[in-house]
Amino acid sequence: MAGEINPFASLQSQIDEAATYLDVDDDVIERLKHPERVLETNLTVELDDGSLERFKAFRAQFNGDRGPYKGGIRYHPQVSRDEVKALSGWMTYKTAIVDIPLGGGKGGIVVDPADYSETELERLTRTFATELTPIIGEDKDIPAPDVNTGQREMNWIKDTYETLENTTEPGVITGKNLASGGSEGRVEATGRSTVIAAREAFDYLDKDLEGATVAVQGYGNAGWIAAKLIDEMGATVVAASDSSGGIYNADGFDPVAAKTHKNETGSVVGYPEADEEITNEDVLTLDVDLLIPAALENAIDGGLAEDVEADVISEAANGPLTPEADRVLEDEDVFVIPDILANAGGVTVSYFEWVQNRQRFYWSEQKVNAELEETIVDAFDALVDAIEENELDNPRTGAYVVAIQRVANAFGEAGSFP
Ligand SMILES: NC(=O)C1=CN([C@@H]2O[C@H](COP(=O)(O)OP(=O)(O)OC[C@H]3O[C@@H](n4cnc5c(N)ncnc54)[C@H](O)[C@@H]3O)[C@@H](O)[C@H]2O)C=CC1
Ligand SMILES: O=C(O)CCC(=O)C(=O)O
Repeated sequence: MAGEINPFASLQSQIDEAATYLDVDDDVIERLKHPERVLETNLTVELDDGSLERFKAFRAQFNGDRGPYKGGIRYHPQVSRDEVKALSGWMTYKTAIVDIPLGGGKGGIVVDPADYSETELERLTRTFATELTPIIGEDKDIPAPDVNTGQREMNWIKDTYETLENTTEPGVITGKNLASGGSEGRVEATGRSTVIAAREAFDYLDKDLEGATVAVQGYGNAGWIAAKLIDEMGATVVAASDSSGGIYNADGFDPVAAKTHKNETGSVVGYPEADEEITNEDVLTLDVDLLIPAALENAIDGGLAEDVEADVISEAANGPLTPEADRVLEDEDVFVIPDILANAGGVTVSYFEWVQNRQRFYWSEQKVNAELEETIVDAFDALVDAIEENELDNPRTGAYVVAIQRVANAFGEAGSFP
Protein backbone atom coordinates (compact mmCIF):
# COMPACT_ATOMS: atom_id res chain seq x y z
CA MET A 1 0.00 0.00 0.00
CA ALA A 2 1.34 3.42 -0.98
CA GLY A 3 0.72 4.85 2.48
CA GLU A 4 2.88 7.92 1.85
CA ILE A 5 0.40 9.37 -0.68
CA ASN A 6 -1.66 12.04 1.09
CA PRO A 7 -5.36 11.34 0.40
CA PHE A 8 -6.23 15.03 0.84
CA ALA A 9 -3.77 15.91 -1.94
CA SER A 10 -5.43 13.19 -4.07
CA LEU A 11 -8.87 14.74 -3.48
CA GLN A 12 -7.60 18.19 -4.46
CA SER A 13 -5.97 16.91 -7.63
CA GLN A 14 -9.22 15.15 -8.60
CA ILE A 15 -11.09 18.45 -8.16
CA ASP A 16 -8.46 20.39 -10.17
CA GLU A 17 -8.69 17.86 -13.01
CA ALA A 18 -12.48 18.17 -13.25
CA ALA A 19 -12.38 21.97 -12.90
CA THR A 20 -10.70 22.25 -16.31
CA TYR A 21 -13.98 21.05 -17.88
CA LEU A 22 -16.22 23.31 -15.78
CA ASP A 23 -17.31 26.90 -16.11
CA VAL A 24 -16.95 27.54 -12.37
CA ASP A 25 -14.86 30.48 -11.13
CA ASP A 26 -11.44 29.65 -9.68
CA ASP A 27 -12.32 31.27 -6.35
CA VAL A 28 -15.36 29.01 -6.01
CA ILE A 29 -13.23 25.95 -6.91
CA GLU A 30 -10.78 27.05 -4.22
CA ARG A 31 -13.64 27.05 -1.68
CA LEU A 32 -14.68 23.56 -2.82
CA LYS A 33 -11.17 22.15 -2.20
CA HIS A 34 -11.10 22.75 1.57
CA PRO A 35 -13.21 21.68 4.55
CA GLU A 36 -15.29 24.34 6.26
CA ARG A 37 -14.05 23.14 9.67
CA VAL A 38 -12.30 20.26 11.43
CA LEU A 39 -12.81 19.27 15.06
CA GLU A 40 -9.65 17.77 16.53
CA THR A 41 -10.03 16.41 20.03
CA ASN A 42 -8.29 14.24 22.62
CA LEU A 43 -10.48 11.66 24.32
CA THR A 44 -9.44 10.46 27.77
CA VAL A 45 -10.93 7.05 28.47
CA GLU A 46 -10.71 4.76 31.49
CA LEU A 47 -9.59 1.25 30.57
CA ASP A 48 -10.82 -1.90 32.32
CA ASP A 49 -7.72 -1.99 34.56
CA GLY A 50 -8.49 1.52 35.86
CA SER A 51 -5.73 3.29 33.92
CA LEU A 52 -6.43 6.20 31.57
CA GLU A 53 -5.60 6.36 27.86
CA ARG A 54 -5.68 9.30 25.48
CA PHE A 55 -7.06 8.86 21.94
CA LYS A 56 -6.91 11.44 19.17
CA ALA A 57 -10.16 11.92 17.24
CA PHE A 58 -11.44 14.12 14.41
CA ARG A 59 -14.63 15.25 12.69
CA ALA A 60 -14.29 17.16 9.42
CA GLN A 61 -17.27 19.12 8.10
CA PHE A 62 -16.30 19.71 4.49
CA ASN A 63 -19.28 21.32 2.83
CA GLY A 64 -22.88 22.07 3.79
CA ASP A 65 -24.06 23.93 0.68
CA ARG A 66 -26.46 21.11 -0.34
CA GLY A 67 -27.59 20.06 3.16
CA PRO A 68 -26.37 18.84 6.56
CA TYR A 69 -22.85 17.36 6.69
CA LYS A 70 -23.01 13.58 6.24
CA GLY A 71 -20.48 10.80 6.51
CA GLY A 72 -19.11 7.92 8.52
CA ILE A 73 -16.89 7.48 11.56
CA ARG A 74 -13.81 5.28 11.21
CA TYR A 75 -11.81 3.50 13.94
CA HIS A 76 -8.33 2.74 12.61
CA PRO A 77 -4.69 3.33 13.61
CA GLN A 78 -4.09 5.17 10.29
CA VAL A 79 -6.79 7.81 10.90
CA SER A 80 -5.29 11.31 10.55
CA ARG A 81 -6.45 14.88 10.11
CA ASP A 82 -5.69 14.78 6.37
CA GLU A 83 -7.43 11.42 5.95
CA VAL A 84 -10.71 12.68 7.46
CA LYS A 85 -10.42 15.90 5.43
CA ALA A 86 -10.14 13.83 2.24
CA LEU A 87 -12.91 11.45 3.23
CA SER A 88 -15.23 14.38 4.09
CA GLY A 89 -14.52 15.92 0.68
CA TRP A 90 -15.28 12.65 -1.07
CA MET A 91 -18.58 12.55 0.88
CA THR A 92 -19.45 16.04 -0.42
CA TYR A 93 -19.10 14.96 -4.05
CA LYS A 94 -20.70 11.56 -3.35
CA THR A 95 -23.93 13.07 -2.02
CA ALA A 96 -23.87 15.42 -5.02
CA ILE A 97 -23.40 12.76 -7.74
CA VAL A 98 -26.34 10.75 -6.36
CA ASP A 99 -28.25 14.02 -5.88
CA ILE A 100 -29.40 13.60 -2.30
CA PRO A 101 -29.88 16.80 -0.23
CA LEU A 102 -26.86 16.37 2.05
CA GLY A 103 -23.33 17.73 2.35
CA GLY A 104 -20.12 15.98 3.29
CA GLY A 105 -18.42 15.15 6.59
CA LYS A 106 -16.30 12.37 8.08
CA GLY A 107 -14.79 11.45 11.41
CA GLY A 108 -12.47 8.99 12.99
CA ILE A 109 -10.59 7.87 16.07
CA VAL A 110 -6.94 6.80 15.96
CA VAL A 111 -7.41 3.34 17.48
CA ASP A 112 -7.16 -0.33 16.63
CA PRO A 113 -10.42 -1.64 18.13
CA ALA A 114 -9.04 -5.19 18.18
CA ASP A 115 -6.83 -4.11 21.12
CA TYR A 116 -9.75 -3.11 23.39
CA SER A 117 -12.66 -4.81 25.18
CA GLU A 118 -16.29 -4.07 24.32
CA THR A 119 -16.74 -2.01 27.51
CA GLU A 120 -13.63 0.05 26.69
CA LEU A 121 -14.91 0.64 23.15
CA GLU A 122 -18.29 1.69 24.53
CA ARG A 123 -16.65 4.24 26.86
CA LEU A 124 -14.46 5.49 23.99
CA THR A 125 -17.47 5.84 21.67
CA ARG A 126 -19.61 7.58 24.27
CA THR A 127 -16.75 9.98 25.08
CA PHE A 128 -16.43 10.84 21.38
CA ALA A 129 -20.23 11.22 21.12
CA THR A 130 -20.11 13.69 24.02
CA GLU A 131 -17.50 15.77 22.15
CA LEU A 132 -19.58 15.56 18.97
CA THR A 133 -22.94 16.44 20.54
CA PRO A 134 -22.66 20.25 20.14
CA ILE A 135 -21.86 19.96 16.43
CA ILE A 136 -24.10 17.08 15.27
CA GLY A 137 -27.88 16.87 14.87
CA GLU A 138 -30.37 15.77 12.25
CA ASP A 139 -30.19 19.19 10.55
CA LYS A 140 -26.48 19.82 11.25
CA ASP A 141 -24.21 16.82 10.81
CA ILE A 142 -25.27 13.18 10.66
CA PRO A 143 -22.56 10.54 11.26
CA ALA A 144 -22.74 6.90 10.09
CA PRO A 145 -20.59 3.73 10.06
CA ASP A 146 -17.28 3.32 8.25
CA VAL A 147 -14.26 1.04 8.69
CA ASN A 148 -14.44 -0.88 12.01
CA THR A 149 -17.68 0.72 13.13
CA GLY A 150 -21.24 -0.53 12.67
CA GLN A 151 -24.69 -0.67 14.23
CA ARG A 152 -23.34 -1.14 17.77
CA GLU A 153 -21.31 2.10 17.72
CA MET A 154 -24.14 4.02 15.98
CA ASN A 155 -26.59 2.92 18.71
CA TRP A 156 -24.17 4.10 21.44
CA ILE A 157 -23.74 7.49 19.74
CA LYS A 158 -27.50 7.96 19.32
CA ASP A 159 -28.14 7.04 22.95
CA THR A 160 -25.42 9.40 24.25
CA TYR A 161 -26.66 12.29 22.10
CA GLU A 162 -30.32 11.79 23.04
CA THR A 163 -29.45 11.51 26.75
CA LEU A 164 -27.33 14.67 26.74
CA GLU A 165 -29.86 16.64 24.70
CA ASN A 166 -32.89 15.21 26.55
CA THR A 167 -34.59 14.49 23.25
CA THR A 168 -35.66 11.72 20.85
CA GLU A 169 -33.84 12.30 17.58
CA PRO A 170 -33.03 9.03 15.78
CA GLY A 171 -32.07 10.95 12.61
CA VAL A 172 -28.95 12.31 14.35
CA ILE A 173 -27.11 9.23 13.12
CA THR A 174 -27.66 6.50 10.52
CA GLY A 175 -26.59 2.90 10.20
CA LYS A 176 -28.37 2.00 13.46
CA ASN A 177 -29.91 -1.39 14.01
CA LEU A 178 -33.60 -1.81 13.22
CA ALA A 179 -34.69 -1.70 16.88
CA SER A 180 -33.00 1.71 17.29
CA GLY A 181 -34.56 3.20 14.14
CA GLY A 182 -32.28 1.80 11.44
CA SER A 183 -33.37 1.11 7.88
CA GLU A 184 -33.87 -2.15 6.09
CA GLY A 185 -31.12 -2.58 3.50
CA ARG A 186 -28.52 -0.22 5.07
CA VAL A 187 -26.03 -2.96 5.97
CA GLU A 188 -26.05 -4.27 2.37
CA ALA A 189 -26.31 -0.87 0.65
CA THR A 190 -22.62 -0.13 -0.02
CA GLY A 191 -21.95 -3.52 -1.57
CA ARG A 192 -25.24 -3.31 -3.45
CA SER A 193 -24.42 0.00 -5.17
CA THR A 194 -20.93 -1.29 -5.99
CA VAL A 195 -22.44 -4.15 -8.02
CA ILE A 196 -25.32 -2.13 -9.51
CA ALA A 197 -22.70 0.32 -10.82
CA ALA A 198 -20.58 -2.58 -12.12
CA ARG A 199 -23.61 -4.07 -13.91
CA GLU A 200 -24.34 -0.67 -15.54
CA ALA A 201 -20.69 -0.34 -16.61
CA PHE A 202 -20.64 -3.81 -18.15
CA ASP A 203 -23.82 -2.94 -20.00
CA TYR A 204 -22.34 0.38 -21.21
CA LEU A 205 -19.16 -1.39 -22.37
CA ASP A 206 -21.19 -4.19 -23.98
CA LYS A 207 -19.60 -6.80 -21.75
CA ASP A 208 -21.33 -9.84 -20.28
CA LEU A 209 -21.54 -10.02 -16.48
CA GLU A 210 -22.76 -13.62 -16.59
CA GLY A 211 -19.65 -15.75 -16.00
CA ALA A 212 -17.38 -12.71 -15.58
CA THR A 213 -14.54 -13.29 -13.10
CA VAL A 214 -14.29 -11.08 -10.02
CA ALA A 215 -11.61 -10.35 -7.39
CA VAL A 216 -12.48 -8.56 -4.14
CA GLN A 217 -9.85 -6.84 -1.95
CA GLY A 218 -11.16 -6.41 1.63
CA TYR A 219 -13.86 -8.70 3.00
CA GLY A 220 -15.67 -6.44 5.48
CA ASN A 221 -19.09 -4.88 5.19
CA ALA A 222 -18.61 -3.39 1.70
CA GLY A 223 -16.48 -6.16 0.15
CA TRP A 224 -18.22 -9.31 1.27
CA ILE A 225 -21.71 -8.04 0.39
CA ALA A 226 -20.44 -6.98 -3.05
CA ALA A 227 -19.01 -10.51 -3.50
CA LYS A 228 -22.30 -12.14 -2.47
CA LEU A 229 -24.45 -9.93 -4.74
CA ILE A 230 -22.20 -10.15 -7.81
CA ASP A 231 -22.25 -13.94 -7.42
CA GLU A 232 -26.08 -13.78 -7.35
CA MET A 233 -25.93 -11.78 -10.60
CA GLY A 234 -24.15 -14.70 -12.29
CA ALA A 235 -20.51 -13.60 -12.04
CA THR A 236 -17.82 -15.87 -10.56
CA VAL A 237 -15.85 -14.70 -7.52
CA VAL A 238 -12.35 -16.19 -7.89
CA ALA A 239 -10.36 -14.25 -5.28
CA ALA A 240 -10.81 -12.34 -2.04
CA SER A 241 -8.56 -10.89 0.64
CA ASP A 242 -8.54 -9.26 4.04
CA SER A 243 -5.76 -7.81 6.16
CA SER A 244 -4.37 -11.35 6.77
CA GLY A 245 -3.95 -12.24 3.08
CA GLY A 246 -5.77 -13.54 0.01
CA ILE A 247 -7.43 -16.69 -1.37
CA TYR A 248 -7.91 -17.88 -4.95
CA ASN A 249 -9.75 -20.56 -6.90
CA ALA A 250 -9.81 -20.23 -10.70
CA ASP A 251 -13.20 -21.99 -10.81
CA GLY A 252 -14.73 -19.68 -8.24
CA PHE A 253 -16.01 -20.22 -4.71
CA ASP A 254 -19.08 -19.54 -2.60
CA PRO A 255 -18.68 -16.01 -1.16
CA VAL A 256 -21.17 -16.68 1.65
CA ALA A 257 -19.27 -19.75 2.85
CA ALA A 258 -16.02 -17.73 2.69
CA LYS A 259 -17.64 -15.12 4.96
CA THR A 260 -18.80 -17.82 7.38
CA HIS A 261 -15.19 -19.07 7.48
CA LYS A 262 -13.99 -15.50 8.21
CA ASN A 263 -16.56 -15.11 11.00
CA GLU A 264 -15.38 -18.37 12.57
CA THR A 265 -11.61 -17.93 12.17
CA GLY A 266 -11.08 -14.17 11.79
CA SER A 267 -9.92 -14.34 8.15
CA VAL A 268 -10.84 -15.63 4.68
CA VAL A 269 -7.38 -17.23 4.62
CA GLY A 270 -7.66 -20.98 5.10
CA TYR A 271 -11.15 -21.21 3.57
CA PRO A 272 -11.00 -24.75 2.11
CA GLU A 273 -12.96 -24.13 -1.13
CA ALA A 274 -10.34 -21.57 -2.22
CA ASP A 275 -7.21 -23.23 -1.00
CA GLU A 276 -4.64 -21.35 -3.06
CA GLU A 277 -3.22 -18.63 -0.80
CA ILE A 278 -2.14 -15.46 -2.56
CA THR A 279 -0.98 -12.03 -1.42
CA ASN A 280 -3.09 -8.91 -1.34
CA GLU A 281 -1.03 -7.56 -4.21
CA ASP A 282 -1.83 -10.72 -6.24
CA VAL A 283 -5.57 -10.12 -5.66
CA LEU A 284 -5.24 -6.62 -7.11
CA THR A 285 -3.31 -7.74 -10.20
CA LEU A 286 -5.21 -10.89 -11.19
CA ASP A 287 -6.43 -11.24 -14.77
CA VAL A 288 -10.13 -10.81 -13.96
CA ASP A 289 -13.03 -9.03 -15.65
CA LEU A 290 -13.93 -7.03 -12.54
CA LEU A 291 -11.84 -5.88 -9.59
CA ILE A 292 -13.54 -4.57 -6.43
CA PRO A 293 -11.13 -2.82 -4.05
CA ALA A 294 -13.03 -2.69 -0.73
CA ALA A 295 -10.35 -1.96 1.89
CA LEU A 296 -8.55 1.37 2.36
CA GLU A 297 -7.05 4.33 0.45
CA ASN A 298 -4.01 4.03 -1.82
CA ALA A 299 -4.33 0.26 -2.33
CA ILE A 300 -3.13 0.72 -5.93
CA ASP A 301 -0.37 3.21 -6.71
CA GLY A 302 1.14 4.06 -10.09
CA GLY A 303 3.63 1.17 -9.96
CA LEU A 304 1.09 -1.50 -9.06
CA ALA A 305 -1.38 -0.08 -11.58
CA GLU A 306 1.05 -1.13 -14.36
CA ASP A 307 0.31 -4.74 -13.35
CA VAL A 308 -3.47 -4.46 -13.02
CA GLU A 309 -5.16 -6.78 -15.52
CA ALA A 310 -8.84 -6.14 -14.72
CA ASP A 311 -11.07 -4.59 -17.41
CA VAL A 312 -13.40 -2.83 -14.98
CA ILE A 313 -12.81 -1.58 -11.43
CA SER A 314 -15.73 -0.74 -9.14
CA GLU A 315 -14.40 1.17 -6.14
CA ALA A 316 -16.22 0.01 -3.00
CA ALA A 317 -13.46 1.61 -0.92
CA ASN A 318 -12.91 5.35 -0.71
CA GLY A 319 -9.79 6.48 -2.53
CA PRO A 320 -8.29 3.06 -3.38
CA LEU A 321 -6.39 4.44 -6.43
CA THR A 322 -3.76 7.16 -6.25
CA PRO A 323 -3.92 9.90 -8.92
CA GLU A 324 -0.89 8.28 -10.59
CA ALA A 325 -2.70 4.91 -10.70
CA ASP A 326 -5.66 6.68 -12.26
CA ARG A 327 -3.46 8.00 -15.07
CA VAL A 328 -1.90 4.58 -15.73
CA LEU A 329 -5.30 2.83 -15.80
CA GLU A 330 -6.76 5.52 -18.06
CA ASP A 331 -3.92 4.86 -20.54
CA GLU A 332 -4.67 1.13 -20.28
CA ASP A 333 -8.39 1.73 -21.00
CA VAL A 334 -9.49 0.24 -17.69
CA PHE A 335 -12.99 1.51 -16.90
CA VAL A 336 -12.88 2.75 -13.28
CA ILE A 337 -16.24 3.40 -11.61
CA PRO A 338 -15.22 6.04 -9.07
CA ASP A 339 -15.80 5.57 -5.34
CA ILE A 340 -18.10 8.59 -5.12
CA LEU A 341 -20.58 6.73 -7.32
CA ALA A 342 -19.77 3.04 -6.81
CA ASN A 343 -19.98 3.05 -3.00
CA ALA A 344 -22.67 5.74 -2.75
CA GLY A 345 -25.29 3.14 -1.83
CA GLY A 346 -24.27 3.42 1.82
CA VAL A 347 -24.99 7.12 2.11
CA THR A 348 -28.04 6.83 -0.14
CA VAL A 349 -29.71 4.33 2.20
CA SER A 350 -28.49 6.42 5.14
CA TYR A 351 -30.46 9.25 3.57
CA PHE A 352 -33.50 6.94 3.31
CA GLU A 353 -32.99 6.02 6.99
CA TRP A 354 -32.92 9.74 7.93
CA VAL A 355 -36.10 10.37 5.91
CA GLN A 356 -37.83 7.43 7.65
CA ASN A 357 -36.63 8.61 11.08
CA ARG A 358 -38.00 12.09 10.49
CA GLN A 359 -41.35 10.80 9.21
CA ARG A 360 -41.53 8.05 11.89
CA PHE A 361 -42.73 5.87 8.99
CA TYR A 362 -40.68 2.88 7.91
CA TRP A 363 -40.19 1.30 4.46
CA SER A 364 -39.97 -2.33 3.37
CA GLU A 365 -36.62 -3.71 2.22
CA GLN A 366 -38.11 -4.01 -1.25
CA LYS A 367 -38.90 -0.27 -1.36
CA VAL A 368 -35.44 0.66 -0.04
CA ASN A 369 -33.71 -1.49 -2.68
CA ALA A 370 -35.94 -0.21 -5.50
CA GLU A 371 -35.22 3.43 -4.56
CA LEU A 372 -31.50 2.66 -4.28
CA GLU A 373 -31.47 0.97 -7.69
CA GLU A 374 -33.11 4.01 -9.30
CA THR A 375 -30.73 6.45 -7.58
CA ILE A 376 -27.57 4.60 -8.68
CA VAL A 377 -28.80 4.02 -12.25
CA ASP A 378 -29.68 7.75 -12.57
CA ALA A 379 -26.23 8.70 -11.24
CA PHE A 380 -24.53 6.32 -13.68
CA ASP A 381 -26.55 7.82 -16.56
CA ALA A 382 -25.47 11.34 -15.49
CA LEU A 383 -21.86 10.10 -15.44
CA VAL A 384 -22.15 8.67 -18.96
CA ASP A 385 -23.66 11.95 -20.23
CA ALA A 386 -20.72 13.87 -18.71
CA ILE A 387 -18.18 11.46 -20.22
CA GLU A 388 -19.73 11.77 -23.68
CA GLU A 389 -20.37 15.53 -23.62
CA ASN A 390 -16.79 16.28 -22.49
CA GLU A 391 -15.14 13.41 -24.44
CA LEU A 392 -13.51 12.16 -21.23
CA ASP A 393 -11.34 9.06 -20.91
CA ASN A 394 -11.51 8.96 -17.13
CA PRO A 395 -14.94 8.30 -15.57
CA ARG A 396 -13.76 9.80 -12.26
CA THR A 397 -13.39 13.18 -13.94
CA GLY A 398 -16.93 12.80 -15.35
CA ALA A 399 -18.34 12.12 -11.89
CA TYR A 400 -16.57 15.18 -10.44
CA VAL A 401 -17.76 17.37 -13.32
CA VAL A 402 -21.39 16.52 -12.43
CA ALA A 403 -20.88 16.69 -8.66
CA ILE A 404 -18.82 19.89 -8.46
CA GLN A 405 -21.30 21.69 -10.71
CA ARG A 406 -24.16 20.72 -8.37
CA VAL A 407 -22.34 21.95 -5.26
CA ALA A 408 -21.25 25.16 -7.02
CA ASN A 409 -24.86 25.77 -8.14
CA ALA A 410 -26.12 25.42 -4.56
CA PHE A 411 -23.40 27.78 -3.34
CA GLY A 412 -24.15 30.28 -6.12
CA GLU A 413 -27.90 30.21 -5.55
CA ALA A 414 -27.46 30.92 -1.84
CA GLY A 415 -26.12 34.41 -2.61
CA SER A 416 -23.74 36.18 -0.28
CA PHE A 417 -24.17 37.31 3.31
CA PRO A 418 -23.27 40.99 3.65
N1 LIG B 1 -19.47 0.73 5.55
C1 LIG B 1 -19.99 1.58 4.69
O1 LIG B 1 -21.21 1.83 4.68
C2 LIG B 1 -19.13 2.24 3.66
C3 LIG B 1 -17.80 1.91 3.51
N2 LIG B 1 -17.08 2.49 2.49
C4 LIG B 1 -15.68 2.20 2.33
O2 LIG B 1 -15.47 0.82 2.10
C5 LIG B 1 -14.17 0.46 2.57
C6 LIG B 1 -14.31 -0.69 3.52
O3 LIG B 1 -15.19 -0.32 4.57
P1 LIG B 1 -16.04 -1.37 5.40
O4 LIG B 1 -16.29 -2.56 4.57
O5 LIG B 1 -17.15 -0.63 6.01
O6 LIG B 1 -15.00 -1.71 6.54
P2 LIG B 1 -14.86 -3.04 7.40
O7 LIG B 1 -14.14 -2.65 8.61
O8 LIG B 1 -16.19 -3.72 7.55
O9 LIG B 1 -13.93 -3.99 6.49
C7 LIG B 1 -12.66 -3.63 6.03
C8 LIG B 1 -12.02 -4.87 5.43
O10 LIG B 1 -10.81 -4.51 4.77
C9 LIG B 1 -9.80 -5.45 5.17
N3 LIG B 1 -8.50 -4.84 5.01
C10 LIG B 1 -7.90 -3.87 5.75
N4 LIG B 1 -6.68 -3.61 5.26
C11 LIG B 1 -6.50 -4.43 4.18
C12 LIG B 1 -5.47 -4.62 3.24
N5 LIG B 1 -4.34 -3.91 3.29
N6 LIG B 1 -5.67 -5.53 2.26
C13 LIG B 1 -6.81 -6.24 2.19
N7 LIG B 1 -7.82 -6.10 3.04
C14 LIG B 1 -7.67 -5.20 4.02
C15 LIG B 1 -10.16 -5.83 6.59
O11 LIG B 1 -9.54 -7.03 6.98
C16 LIG B 1 -11.69 -5.96 6.44
O12 LIG B 1 -12.00 -7.23 5.90
C17 LIG B 1 -13.58 1.73 3.22
O13 LIG B 1 -12.80 2.41 2.28
C18 LIG B 1 -14.84 2.54 3.54
O14 LIG B 1 -14.57 3.91 3.66
C19 LIG B 1 -17.66 3.33 1.59
C20 LIG B 1 -18.98 3.66 1.69
C21 LIG B 1 -19.79 3.22 2.79
O1 LIG C 1 -23.83 6.40 5.35
C1 LIG C 1 -23.25 7.45 5.42
O2 LIG C 1 -23.75 8.49 5.80
C2 LIG C 1 -21.80 7.59 4.99
C3 LIG C 1 -21.09 6.33 4.70
C4 LIG C 1 -19.65 6.68 4.42
O3 LIG C 1 -18.93 7.03 5.32
C5 LIG C 1 -19.15 6.68 3.05
O4 LIG C 1 -19.95 6.67 2.10
O5 LIG C 1 -17.93 6.73 2.87
